[in-house]
Amino acid sequence: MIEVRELTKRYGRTVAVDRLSCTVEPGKVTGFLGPNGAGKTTTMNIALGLHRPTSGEVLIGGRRYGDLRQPMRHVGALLDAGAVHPARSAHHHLRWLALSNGIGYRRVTETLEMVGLAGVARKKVGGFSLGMRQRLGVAAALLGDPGVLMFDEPVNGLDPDGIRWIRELMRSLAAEGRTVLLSSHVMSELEQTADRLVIVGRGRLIADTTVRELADRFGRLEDAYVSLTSQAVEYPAGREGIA
Ligand SMILES: Nc1ncnc2c1ncn2[C@@H]1O[C@H](COP(=O)(O)OP(=O)(O)OP(=O)(O)O)[C@@H](O)[C@H]1O
Repeated sequence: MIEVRELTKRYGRTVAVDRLSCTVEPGKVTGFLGPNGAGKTTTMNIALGLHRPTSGEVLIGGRRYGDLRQPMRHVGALLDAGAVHPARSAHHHLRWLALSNGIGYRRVTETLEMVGLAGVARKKVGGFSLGMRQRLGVAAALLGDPGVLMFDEPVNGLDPDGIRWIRELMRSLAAEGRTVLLSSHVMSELEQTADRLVIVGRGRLIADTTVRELADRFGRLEDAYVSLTSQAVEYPAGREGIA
């Protein structure tokens, strides 16, 4: 479970996250949805101990990230799939991560097979396509067999096969009882995958609901999303000076 409690993050005068509270439950895919700049990445970065909150907290399985012993066994994340040394092989990258986190060698082979990279495991990551890098990022997230997974815009740049693969993976991870948080700024990416939706705008909670509830209330989900977030878009269409 992920618990976000009264979370606020300011960068200078920018309020990236504004007293956000929500609970992300196990056994479900929860979509974390909001326009650009809504505070999704910031919230995830704080959950993963990469940024410090101004106030409030995020708990993973009841503990702050900094208090987790062997964090990769509790939480895995795909944030920036490009952040891998290009001269390293996929296998080398994962083995290094495993070693530094007390994870056994067998799990490296296992995760490479799970994400379909076993055949290119010894090739340099520099030659990987975006889809292959995403798969490697997912393998790294799964390495510690964690109960909580966070994926920041995981389908960005993927082809239809890759998109289907990642959707099915999310669903199967949730079916195994894991907590799966999946961020996106596009409703259509989430409507087939997510059970619950946490919708944010300008750092604030706009809705904490289910896909079904939203569909019942608004009909088309995309309409629901546009209507709910219309006040929270940084650069609304038609504003002067913006094409
Ligand atoms: N390191 C930083 N320094 C200053 N401002 C930041 C920093 N990180 C984020 N921000 C600002 O905080 C706000 C929230 O950004 P964040 O990246 O969390 O939003 P997001 O919902 O993930 O958006 P996107 O969908 O575009 O990734 C934005 O206004 C952004 O410009």
